[in-house]
Amino acid sequence: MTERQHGAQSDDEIPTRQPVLEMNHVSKNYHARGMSRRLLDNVIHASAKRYQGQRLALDDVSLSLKSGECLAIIGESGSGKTTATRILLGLLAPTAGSLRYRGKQAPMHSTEWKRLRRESSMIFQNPYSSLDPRWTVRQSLKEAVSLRFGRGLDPSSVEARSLKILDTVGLDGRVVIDRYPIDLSGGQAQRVAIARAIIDEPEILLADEPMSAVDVTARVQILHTLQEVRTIQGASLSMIFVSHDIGMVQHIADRIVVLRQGRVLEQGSCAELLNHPQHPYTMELLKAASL
Ligand SMILES: Nc1ncnc2c1ncn2[C@@H]1O[C@H](COP(=O)(O)OP(=O)(O)OP(=O)(O)O)[C@@H](O)[C@H]1O
Repeated sequence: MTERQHGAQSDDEIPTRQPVLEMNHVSKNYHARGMSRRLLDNVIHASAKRYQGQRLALDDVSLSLKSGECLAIIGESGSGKTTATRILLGLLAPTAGSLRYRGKQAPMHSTEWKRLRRESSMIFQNPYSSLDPRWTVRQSLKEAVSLRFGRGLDPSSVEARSLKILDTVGLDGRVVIDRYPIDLSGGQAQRVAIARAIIDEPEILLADEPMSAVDVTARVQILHTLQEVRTIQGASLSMIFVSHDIGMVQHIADRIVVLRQGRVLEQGSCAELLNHPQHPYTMELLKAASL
């Protein structure tokens, strides 16, 4: 596990990078709507994590994504990974705490928040739910290009861009470009979803359990695809990789944050966490690792 993984960067390099996205003392209670401020404060500051039977999905979480790095967020089901990532990309408002993008506060609907929304893309667990079943691969990619660069682009340059991006994710464009999602294997569909997510050159790419809905062979292909995307885009792309599997993330992450029951148990460079885990829960995750 000490061997450096393809795609990951050196421990010396990452600490000097600027944070591009930060979450400071964030808590999230899904049932907070309608509570009085006093009751809400009781929830946020309670040492016990339950209030009237409700659990805080996130409890005072602080973490940052540095420019050009891949940050993995790992934890078991229900640990708060999806909640954390939805808040990080501005899709969900925190109950308490704040989000900063490129050094500026980014509350929902602010200028910085709009910039974050524009400059970030997501890949989800199930590629078939992120691709419109009525559209061919060509239409899906064209739509993504149009959203970013407007509809006035020359069709031949959209086509050339689509074929190039399909090549980047390891697909032969001439074979798949006229197919509908139903005509693609799970691994191919996920690679098309990755192509769609990166074709508009996002600054931040969030991959939420991108391998969990595909078979083992396709998992390896998707991992290689994401490593390749990182290599090609270099420091211009910062990535958040969500997984319950520390074995998988070691092949792509520079740093790892371990979440459990809505709290950060430990975080550090990939090498530190894999070789010197401090928390018994991280040790358990390592024992259960798949790769
Ligand atoms: N919309 C919601 N309303 C109420 N509770 C929610 C909602 N979404 C998540 N939760 C709760 O918040 C906690 C954290 O959920 P979250 O989905 O963030 O965890 P996760 O680590 O992503 O889990 P999984 O790996 O299963 O997707 C869980 O207890 C979950 O039941």
